[in-house]
Amino acid sequence: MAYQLIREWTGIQQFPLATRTKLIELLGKLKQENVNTLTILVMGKGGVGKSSTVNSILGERAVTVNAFQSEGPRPVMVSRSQAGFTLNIIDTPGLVEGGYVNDQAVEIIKRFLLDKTIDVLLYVDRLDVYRTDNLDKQVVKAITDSFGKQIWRRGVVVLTHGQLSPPDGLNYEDFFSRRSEALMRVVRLGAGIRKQDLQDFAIPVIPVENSGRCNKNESDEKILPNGTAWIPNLVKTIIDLVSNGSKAILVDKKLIEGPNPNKRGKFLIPLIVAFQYLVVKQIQRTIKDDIKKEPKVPWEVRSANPKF
Ligand SMILES: Nc1nc2c(ncn2[C@@H]2O[C@H](COP(=O)(O)OP(=O)(O)OP(=O)(O)O)[C@@H](O)[C@H]2O)c(=O)[nH]1
Repeated sequence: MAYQLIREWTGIQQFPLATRTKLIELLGKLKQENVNTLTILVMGKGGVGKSSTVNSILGERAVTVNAFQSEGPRPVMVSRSQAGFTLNIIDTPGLVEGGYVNDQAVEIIKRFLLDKTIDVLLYVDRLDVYRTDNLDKQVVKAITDSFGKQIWRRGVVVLTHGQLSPPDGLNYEDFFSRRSEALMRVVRLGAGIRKQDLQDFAIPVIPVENSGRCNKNESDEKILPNGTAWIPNLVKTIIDLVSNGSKAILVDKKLIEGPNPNKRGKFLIPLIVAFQYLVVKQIQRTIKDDIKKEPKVPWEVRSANPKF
């Protein structure tokens, strides 16, 4: 693994006092629970605002932002420390190329993550998109196949361009819930989350606005149309997830080279089916034998012999 330079988190000083105070308080909560490092993996399609979100969280231009989808970049891990706490954020290239999931990009990301522990996954998409399609499902599936379904217990769906004005006279909250419900349906399908597991996989959906023109409140904090100061809101959501009792994901060799983590044990299925078949056959045989051994009642003897 390449040596990662951990720099002092100076970007935190760029936030207005209100935001900074909330962030320091939230990080303090983690330190109280003896958590001194947080590693956040940022994934999604190309051009949705992954790098911009990384920069917004850090309060500095740590990674490059491209107006057009960048070609073939590598994952980057940015590490910042603040009062003994280390924040690692891993920005990754977009997972889609030419309308398909780019398997090569997925492989590069997996190799990059080898021996790292992922505390939280930020799955980034845009709020101002009105449709979901099969490709969204395929992207979620690629992430799930790579790191296992459990990564979604540590997942946040982040929707950029959060400052949009909804069309058709819809109010902001209604528009937001429609978009997030549509996207969550696709995420559940791609991640293979069943109805009965919904409680374990309560994935939060958080709007963000990375634009420099983001509105601000009287404390100079960046806010969304509903008045939420989104940076502390996102960080709080991340920290709540870390404390939800689920496990962080260690990306070891077995995970990235072994069978699809969601299909482990599936090779047993034919054996189980064969076993069930034999058991059923044996039961049927025993029943038939029992019937044969059973003494016949007179009406059965009569119908078997027409003379009676
Ligand atoms: N208005 C607005 N623009 C955004 C927002 N987030 C990102 N952008 C713009 O969207 C474009 C793409 O942003 P990036 O952060 O490079 O997106 P990415 O997902 O990292 O892109 P790739 O690295 O190519 O996969 C840039 O022009 C950003 O300025 C947002 O919340 N609001």
